[in-house]
Amino acid sequence: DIPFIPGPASDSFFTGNMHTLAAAPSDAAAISYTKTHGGIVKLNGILGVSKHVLLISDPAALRRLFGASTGQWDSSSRNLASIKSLFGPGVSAVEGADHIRQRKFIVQALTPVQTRGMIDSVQDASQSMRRMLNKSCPGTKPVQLDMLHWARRVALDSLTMFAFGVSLHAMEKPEHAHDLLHTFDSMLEDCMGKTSEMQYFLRETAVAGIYPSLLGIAMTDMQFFRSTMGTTKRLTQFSEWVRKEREEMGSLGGGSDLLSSLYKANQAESAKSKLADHEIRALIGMVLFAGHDTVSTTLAMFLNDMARYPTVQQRLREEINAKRAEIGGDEVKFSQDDYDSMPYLNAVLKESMRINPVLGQTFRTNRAADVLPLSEPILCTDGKMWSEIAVAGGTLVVIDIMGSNLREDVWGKDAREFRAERWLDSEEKVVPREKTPGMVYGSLLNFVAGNRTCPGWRIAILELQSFICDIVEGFKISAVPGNGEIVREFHGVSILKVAGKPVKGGEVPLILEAIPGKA
Ligand code: HEM
Repeated sequence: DIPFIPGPASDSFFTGNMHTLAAAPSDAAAISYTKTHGGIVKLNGILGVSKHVLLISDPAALRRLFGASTGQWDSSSRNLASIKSLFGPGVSAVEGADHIRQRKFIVQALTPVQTRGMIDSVQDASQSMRRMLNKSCPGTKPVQLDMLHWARRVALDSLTMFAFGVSLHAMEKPEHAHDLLHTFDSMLEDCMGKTSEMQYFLRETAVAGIYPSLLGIAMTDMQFFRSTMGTTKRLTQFSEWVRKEREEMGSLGGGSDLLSSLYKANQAESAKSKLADHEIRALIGMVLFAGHDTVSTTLAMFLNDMARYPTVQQRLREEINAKRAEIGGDEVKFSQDDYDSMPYLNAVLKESMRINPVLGQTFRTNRAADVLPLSEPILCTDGKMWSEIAVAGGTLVVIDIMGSNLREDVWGKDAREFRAERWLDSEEKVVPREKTPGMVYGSLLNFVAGNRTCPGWRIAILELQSFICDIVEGFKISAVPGNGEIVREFHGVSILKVAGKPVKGGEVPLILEAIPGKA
């Protein structure tokens, strides 16, 4: 039973260990709890919301949790409520039959075949970024740039094209996309994660419905209230703009983008399964959120890793140059198969994502009591060894993505080190299947698993492959001398900041130098 599971002492009467977990940079608290107590840790919850919370990275427990029948374990009610207040009833905000129905449309629109059809949109955005970076780095003069800012722009252009078939031109004309680019920065910071302990406590109790939520939040935290309202308004405007643009273009339903596929599939559905207009609007906002900062943060963190490990960067550049020569030079575009057949590119990408997951943790609750098996027995505080744990219905679980990606029994003694070579063997050899809870990409938990597995993982990897090839082929990347390391702050999605010099919205300053004849 949960009371006997080992875990840290409470840090606070009001927030137990939960504020520490949310506020510590780069998942430091979760890493330390897991290191001390193992793959299943009992945390103290928030007063009046949940007494105990489980932090889980044990592969057997996660396998059960992700593999359980649909609806047994699902997103926590806190997650569902806060996402709904921002985006409306889109796929991530609904559960049960509504979730299955909405998710089916997104999954159908992002199959391997559909994703391959989106490559032109991705590469156009990527090429445009390369041209703009080139303008910013004249000659071979090293220039300091905020690569998080550039990553956000390229991810926004790519996403709006492959998902909605409209271009925002955030790359060439950032002022056009200014509003959207800033919506998420402020929304993430003001509505999710890091804040003072008391505000965090009031927010969490309000979202849990302990007092009327928006009214309660408005009374305690004006910034949260304004930002939530502002985000919802801008996303609604964006969804309406997309629909109008596409209707004017006369192409809604006729393109290779996600919205067209979704629209076509919806027309063929029975009245009972169809998506209603307000659901499509919520889905547009949801996809915009889910597919933008996740990709840009992963890219910026990857580029930071390239600056930290110059020999890795150089070896990667040599592989890209060799592939370029093989396909016939600069005029030819890489295909999806070209990207997939660069072993070092994919090894470095997986290693960077393993060490720096953009979501270090996410939340689940069980709708009914369950028993979680453990991969190895643990000594509980009742003095007994237990190899499975009974979990009462309604228990809040923190899925420890970071902990899972760093487990020594899965990844080896050097699990905390950046070592891309580990991926150069076959994946099955690197991480035996039976040691993982059924992930979709490289045995990593970054896209989670089970009924809420990220449906956008294939297109996200294609985008990252394309953006990385364009930047690393054209520019040498190095760290800014004297700058602190980059830390991840948890705001639902991570925001990247320079340690000791945090700026709102985050930044990843790096030095870029154009490679003659390549940029
Ligand atoms: C590196 C990039 C990405 C990462 C790391 C990532 C990660 C995730 C994770 C962890 C979840 C599950 C969250 C949870 O249940 O707690 C998720 C859900 C989702 N993602 Fe992604 N994602 C990425 C890119 C994308 C892209 C490009 C798209 C859109 C094309 C997308 C669309 C979605 C949607 C719609 C959901 C909700 C699924 C559901 O609730 O059933 N994601 N993503």
